[in-house]
Amino acid sequence: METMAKDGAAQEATVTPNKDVSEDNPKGYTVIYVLGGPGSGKSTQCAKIAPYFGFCHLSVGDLLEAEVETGSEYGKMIEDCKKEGRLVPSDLVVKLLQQAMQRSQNKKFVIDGFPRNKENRAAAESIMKIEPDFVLFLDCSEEEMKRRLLNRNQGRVDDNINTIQKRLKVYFECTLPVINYYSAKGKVRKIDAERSPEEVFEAIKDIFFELKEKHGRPSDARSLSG
Ligand SMILES: Nc1ncnc2c1ncn2[C@@H]1O[C@H](COP(=O)(O)OP(=O)(O)O)[C@@H](O)[C@H]1O
Ligand SMILES: O=c1ccn([C@@H]2O[C@H](COP(=O)(O)OP(=O)(O)O)[C@@H](O)[C@H]2O)c(=O)[nH]1
Repeated sequence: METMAKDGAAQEATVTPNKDVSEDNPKGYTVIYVLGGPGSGKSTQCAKIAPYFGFCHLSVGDLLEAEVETGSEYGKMIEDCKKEGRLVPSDLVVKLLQQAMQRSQNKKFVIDGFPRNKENRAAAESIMKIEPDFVLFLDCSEEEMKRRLLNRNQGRVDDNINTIQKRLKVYFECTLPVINYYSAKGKVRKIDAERSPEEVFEAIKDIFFELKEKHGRPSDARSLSG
């Protein structure tokens, strides 16, 4: 099991500057949601994005796993949801995310695998007051996602064909509408995720460089020029 919050040891040349604090965004957070079906490569790409751009990688799947390991009262319910490919109730997921964000020294978050349904999204907006800067959508075919999950070999209880089918159903029925919601707001950056991890990351880098320009400091020549 990887650690749940992976703070990027940012490289000087690529780190994205912090946002200024404002009324809409009192904590000055930068938030990127990374969405896509199970096995589309969310964790693989977030593990590359975080150190390269100086973001904290928060995986809701990992936060839930860590909650189980603490022996918490929610442990059995979380494990049952995972085995059956169902989603954990939003209030718990949001609580875990909020705690992880508060504990982080970082203000820039790449949130992996959340929000997965309308209820998650509404809770993020109303409880956490989070609006993502953009949503990175890793677009991958069903056949390829199944193939990857069946070869993942991490001993996960949910990487069997039965549970994979259920997770895919949740993805198509509940998560795709969330992606469409953000798409209508012009916030989705779609990436062809069916290429090699390196090629996918190259495409993602271009999108993050755009964000870096947007948040560039006034002394940054590129932001001054437009
Ligand atoms: N671009 C890719 N090409 C081939 N295999 C990949 C690619 N990205 C991820 N994988 C592999 O597919 C599996 C699922 O990737 P992962 O990042 O865990 O997906 P997710 O977090 O979206 O469920 C892993 O075994 C990973 O090594
Ligand atoms: O916002 C979330 C994210 C994850 N999960 C649960 O955690 C499991 C594993 O999620 P993860 O992101 O690790 O894996 P993926 O299905 O994307 O491969 C899911 O099937 C859900 O049961 C959830 O309920 N809400």
